[in-house]
Amino acid sequence: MSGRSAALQPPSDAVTPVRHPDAPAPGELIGSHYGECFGCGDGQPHGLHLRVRAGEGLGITAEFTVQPAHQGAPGLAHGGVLTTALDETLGSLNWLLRTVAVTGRLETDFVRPVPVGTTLHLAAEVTAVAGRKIYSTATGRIGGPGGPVAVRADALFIEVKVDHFVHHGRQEEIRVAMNDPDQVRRARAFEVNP
Ligand SMILES: CCCCCCCC/C=C\CCCCCCCC(=O)SCCNC(=O)CCNC(=O)[C@H](O)C(C)(C)COP(=O)(O)OP(=O)(O)OC[C@H]1O[C@@H](n2cnc3c(N)ncnc32)[C@H](O)[C@@H]1OP(=O)(O)O
Repeated sequence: MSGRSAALQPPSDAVTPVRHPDAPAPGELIGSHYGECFGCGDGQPHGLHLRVRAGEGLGITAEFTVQPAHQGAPGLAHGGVLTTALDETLGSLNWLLRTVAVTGRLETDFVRPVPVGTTLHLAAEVTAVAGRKIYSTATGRIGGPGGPVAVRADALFIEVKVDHFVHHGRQEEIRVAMNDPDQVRRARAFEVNP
């Protein structure tokens, strides 16, 4: 049983977006957007350490190996952790559009259990854009990039200004992020090149 709710069906005025001319090249590894990010940061010992690569067109691929810290049932990945891997992969699609966006809605189908030690091969693509709404879809396969689907998701991301993070984030982390020259450069790049 699977399917998308009406909120994840692009409206009739949605368009197929174009890859931004300054998007990372196909095959290029897309670095972490924030060192403390649970999905992609190196600073989180039990994080997913997801490695994301730009694909062709509006696609992206990623890998994540399930660690003992990610268990729900004995020896199996927690469903919420798998959803996090899908969320992070889908969030990385923003780099292809050069927009800043946050997850508004995320619907996951859990198709097969994923044992600890398994590498999840993720693939995601943007399917449509309507104003600030970005529609996307992702799969996670086991046994290789062409293996059986274990999880899949559809999502709606909403474009926001960088102010979103500055306004809502806890001040101490914002301050540290502001003092990271690379983060500031990145934030500025988003502001002048939305
Ligand atoms: C110095 C610091 C520098 C920092 C630099 C940072 C760069 C970072 C780069 C990249 C970061 C990416 C991080 C990746 C991590 C993975 C992704 C995540 O997990 S993100 C976290 C989880 N998500 C949230 O925390 C969102 C919480 N929600 C909100 O903040 C708001 O609800 C928000 C922004 C999503 C929408 O609020 P509104 O007031 O701006 O807009 P409204 O009018 O409500 O919605 C706009 C349209 O979207 C639809 N919409 C909104 N939410 C929807 C929903 N849940 N379902 C369906 N439609 C929804 C609405 O119906 C509306 O549609 P109509 O224009 O009227 O057609």
